[in-house]
Amino acid sequence: MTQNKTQLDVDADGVLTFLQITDTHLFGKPEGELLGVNTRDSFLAVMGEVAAQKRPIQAVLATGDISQDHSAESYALFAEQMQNLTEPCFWLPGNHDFQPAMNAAFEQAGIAAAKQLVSEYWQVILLDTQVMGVPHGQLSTAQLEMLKAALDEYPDKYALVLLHHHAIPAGCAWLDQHDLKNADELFDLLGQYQQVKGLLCGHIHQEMDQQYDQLRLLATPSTCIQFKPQSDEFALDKKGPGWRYLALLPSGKIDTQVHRLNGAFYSGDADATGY
Ligand SMILES: Nc1ncnc2c1ncn2[C@@H]1O[C@@H]2COP(=O)(O)O[C@H]2[C@H]1O
Ligand SMILES: [Fe+2]
Repeated sequence: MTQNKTQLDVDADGVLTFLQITDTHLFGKPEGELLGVNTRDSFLAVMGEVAAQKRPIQAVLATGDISQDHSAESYALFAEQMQNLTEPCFWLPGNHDFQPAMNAAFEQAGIAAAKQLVSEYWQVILLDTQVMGVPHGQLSTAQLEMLKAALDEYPDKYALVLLHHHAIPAGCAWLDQHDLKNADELFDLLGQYQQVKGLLCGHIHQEMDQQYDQLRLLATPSTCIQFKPQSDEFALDKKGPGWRYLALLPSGKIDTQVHRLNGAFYSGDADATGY
């Protein structure tokens, strides 16, 4: 049993629908830019498009790297946008996040700290893979124990596990050095629980959708800069900022789509070599 658990209602068809927003890399100052992209502008443009889509959701899932500069103001900006929505937001930290400021800002904004979302047919578990000060990720013993306890608690509910870092290579050598270092421990644990249907992450600033044994491994583009897929050297992609909808069905199936803005406006410095 995790200390932070909340119930979520399904829709009339028994479906649990989420919006995933990730890797916003916000700054405290409105003019903050990451490799030539104003990350506040691109985030607000994504949220504007989400509002226009009027897609019914039960909650927002924010999967890390919300701030680029650790500032309280950057988290307050994110929280403000979440408060404009009627649905709750649940979140986990990325390697760039500063958890004391993140916790304080989200608590002040009334954004829940729950890391175990329980519904009629599914549960969603949010993990912390941050290793302070470095880009790669690691699941602590406590995080693995929390995961195991949540899966033991609801053997009859399907499960989707969320984390910031990718657990299998994305195909970019420069980026795959910053993956989840103990992915094997995670897969060993998940292999004991047939009810787990997938992993969902951010971090790689590109889309991933791969089957790995019984698990569907999903990653979602950033709301700001995009990384060029299958590139061993650091390179930006011209694709636009993105977000993902997920529908968790009573059958255990995951329906999901990535949406993107037109890449022309937020493609960043083509010759950037990193940050
Ligand atoms: N040129 C680079 N080579 C290796 N790592 C990089 C480079 N540029 C950025 N990074 C790191 O790789 C990380 C991947 O995405 P993040 O936004 O987590 O933060 C990034 C940086 O910490
Ligand atoms: Fe990251």
